[in-house]
Amino acid sequence: MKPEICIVESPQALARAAAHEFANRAATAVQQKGVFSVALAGGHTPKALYSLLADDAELQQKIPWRDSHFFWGDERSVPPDHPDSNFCMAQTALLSRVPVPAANLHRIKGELAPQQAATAYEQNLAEFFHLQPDALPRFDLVLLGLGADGHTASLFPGTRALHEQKRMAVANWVDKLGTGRITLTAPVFNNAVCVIFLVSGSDKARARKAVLEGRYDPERLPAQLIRPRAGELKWILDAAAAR
Ligand SMILES: O=C(O)[C@H](O)[C@@H](O)[C@H](O)[C@H](O)COP(=O)(O)O
Repeated sequence: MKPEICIVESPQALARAAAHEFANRAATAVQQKGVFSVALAGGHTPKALYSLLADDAELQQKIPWRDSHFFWGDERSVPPDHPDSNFCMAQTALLSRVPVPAANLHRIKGELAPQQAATAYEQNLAEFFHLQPDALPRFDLVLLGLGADGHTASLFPGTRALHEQKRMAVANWVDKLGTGRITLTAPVFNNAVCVIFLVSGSDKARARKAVLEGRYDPERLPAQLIRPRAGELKWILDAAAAR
């Protein structure tokens, strides 16, 4: 399925467009099945969305917080109160400012050894989604950012996690950063109802163009792995990233 590309003028307009998508999908999922599940991304661009959701009273009214369950697409190998933590970022920007029950926050336990954190997260996913062995969770919404090197979540170029086809979450050593990460795998992202990339800034224009228009080379451009089998794929870009 070809991705839907939405180009807006500015990072602020990107956050607003993403916030409306988020609110509509959350409300629809809860109306249809009583629950909404979302995997959050780290990074500045997703953070602008979270801050807007926390600041905009009208949007907040639309979102059924009590029936919304928050997961993360990836996490750094740090405790939840560490400034590098994706959980900490979302908690500070949004989740501590809206009436979402603590039990609905399914963080990756970055304080554990990466492999342990990945296994614990898989257990959480299996419980929440009532998964049979070898089944995959189907998120209502996955938010993803794009790195200037073509990475997404913690699926970095040339790393082992790119080839994972069975596990839901894995530890992933990232040589270029000299650090371990924990990440959901491509099969999980590709099992989602809807995946939305949020990409802003001129520093992302090259990677965006290579991922969307270049030769298929996921080892070098991991974001190309993300093609939902039975779901929507949407890219929301600001003008700078779309250039
Ligand atoms: O853990 C992370 O860092 C994110 O999951 C990562 O994949 C991020 O989404 C991109 O690097 C884009 O980040 P920016 O929007 O800050 O450029």
